[in-house]
Amino acid sequence: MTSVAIPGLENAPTTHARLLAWVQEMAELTMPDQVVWVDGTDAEWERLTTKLVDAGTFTRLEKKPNSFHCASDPSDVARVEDRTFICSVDEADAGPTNNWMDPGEMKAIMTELYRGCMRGRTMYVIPFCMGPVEAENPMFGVELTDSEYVVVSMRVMARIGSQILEAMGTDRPFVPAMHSLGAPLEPGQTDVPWPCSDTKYIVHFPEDRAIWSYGSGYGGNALLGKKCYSLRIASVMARDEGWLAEHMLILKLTSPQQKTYYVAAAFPSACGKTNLAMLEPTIPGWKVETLGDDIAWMRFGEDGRLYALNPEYGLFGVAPGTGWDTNPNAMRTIDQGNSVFTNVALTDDGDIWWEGMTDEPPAHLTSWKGEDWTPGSDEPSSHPNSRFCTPITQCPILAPEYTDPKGVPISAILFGGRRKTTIPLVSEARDWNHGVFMGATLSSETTAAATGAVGVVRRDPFAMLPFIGYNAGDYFKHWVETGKAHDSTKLPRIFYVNWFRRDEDGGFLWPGFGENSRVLKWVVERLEGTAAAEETPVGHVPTPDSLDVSGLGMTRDQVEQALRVDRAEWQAEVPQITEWFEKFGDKLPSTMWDELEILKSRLS
Ligand SMILES: Nc1nc2c(ncn2[C@@H]2O[C@H](COP(=O)(O)OP(=O)(O)OP(=O)(O)O)[C@@H](O)[C@H]2O)c(=O)[nH]1
Ligand SMILES: O=C([O-])CC(=O)C(=O)O
Ligand SMILES: [Mn+2]
Repeated sequence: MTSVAIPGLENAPTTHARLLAWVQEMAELTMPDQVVWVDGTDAEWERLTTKLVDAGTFTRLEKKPNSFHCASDPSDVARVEDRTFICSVDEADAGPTNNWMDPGEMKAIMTELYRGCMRGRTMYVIPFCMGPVEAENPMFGVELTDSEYVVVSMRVMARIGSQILEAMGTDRPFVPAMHSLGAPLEPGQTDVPWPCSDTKYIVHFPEDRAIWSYGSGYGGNALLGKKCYSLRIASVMARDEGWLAEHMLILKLTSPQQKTYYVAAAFPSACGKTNLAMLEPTIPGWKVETLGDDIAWMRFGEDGRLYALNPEYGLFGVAPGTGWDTNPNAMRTIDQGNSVFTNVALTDDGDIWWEGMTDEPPAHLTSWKGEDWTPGSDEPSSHPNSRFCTPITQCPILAPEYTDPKGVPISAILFGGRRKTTIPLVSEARDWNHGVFMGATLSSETTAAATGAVGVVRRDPFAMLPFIGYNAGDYFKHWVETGKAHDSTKLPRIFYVNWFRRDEDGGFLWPGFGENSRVLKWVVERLEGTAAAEETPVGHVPTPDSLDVSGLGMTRDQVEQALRVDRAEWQAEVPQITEWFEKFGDKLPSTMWDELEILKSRLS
């Protein structure tokens, strides 16, 4: 074998044989100018952010310490679901909701794309760990990337660097996560601020537990510890090992009686997880603390309860709509600095702004596209999927349990979506299987978090449609089996919420944000057996009197509209659910058909 002399390949700071062999193989394929082992230090952050400022990728903010504005290429602003693949050996294992290609065929295509793709650039080796490195089985990964933006963002979003590499020892298993922007530089060619490629592939090899990403620098496509590892690959591990990897926030709720409850909630992308996780209750005596805003790994403890852990280290949150009125704790988190803001607007005095941050927009801004912007401009100043990337440890209401590798015992799971009609503000499942049915039939309007049309209602099962790394029918079965295998009295209770129902004039029926604490209160009172509910065809819905709306200024009619279960609307859902379930053929657990029959008979 001929070995090419690429600086940085020699004298690697590890003797991990499998890692060394893989780095060498990928460096020889992609031909970077050098290989750099990421150590995760402040000095390295300083060096990389300075390089990004010099390259015109970052603008250092005057008004926030150690923070940066970044504008992506306008074509590279969101997850690309149509370019995301699950390359299982058997096509049936990818199922009807994923794109599939034969792994050998995909590797052949991507090997040609990767060949020489890092010319003129640096290959960074980022050792990372999802969840605490003190865990019994630390969940290691190593990302190779030619993007400084990715290195800097990964340092915020995951535990990375020398300590992780050290903990990997000489032979600990890790998920190899290969990433390239797909934009090699010829000698003398000047770089652009946001290199990327028109050809994009976000690929998962579930049997190999490996990730190959090409062509995009955007968060969910490029920060491979997040969606690719912690959801798509981890969901496969979870299926095989009897746990759950979910697109869920985790919060701690303390009642006025000082009782504590842990709640997990799955809402699709850009449907309110970050906001609920950091909620400031409007009702007296209640307290919320944050554990996670996007991903929950859940395993059963010896006591038979389901424990949830947030594998991430940062927040990659939707910027627009985040303001002092709606999410003050997110504002306090980013105000401490150490953050990267992508595709938001820049103020004239060196700060960032986006729609919804303040009531009054500044008189002049530089838009995310780098154009002059005034309140009279036709387009928003910030991309609807612009994001803040900020350390979770800066969150002023971070729960101390965040660092506990054991996780926290979950009492309630909420499913939710963005629906203008049909879905009531809150309902409670009759039992676990009914809750699984709620998850499996969850529907939501599409958002700007993924490329494609916005506002189209689609099924987004468990808010995991783009993230289930295997056959979704098998995934539903895994949820059903999970319920069967454990003591039903200790399982979390399941609820379905919708903050986004509209009135006839198109306005939100429910004020949302901090007022969602009223729904959390009802959930807790259901757990404690004190809140009344009406049994409806879709589950237990609060009686108007059992939901605390004191001081809200809503009329009784408005509250009833928010809670209403309309038979005609639900009858219209039935054929959609039937069509959805038929996609899965034999893979759909029969209990899901049973639940649909129950719904139908209760509706008639
Ligand atoms: N009307 C209304 N809007 C909300 C509410 N909660 C969140 N939003 C808005 O919904 C958008 C997305 O909210 P996030 O909390 O960032 O969504 P997320 O689920 O964390 O999204 P991802 O990071 O994409 O997974 C933001 O613009 C919020 O302002 C609510 O209760 N009511
Ligand atoms: O993946 C991303 O880039 C952001 C995110 O949380 C989502 O889309 O659900
Ligand atoms: Mn998400």
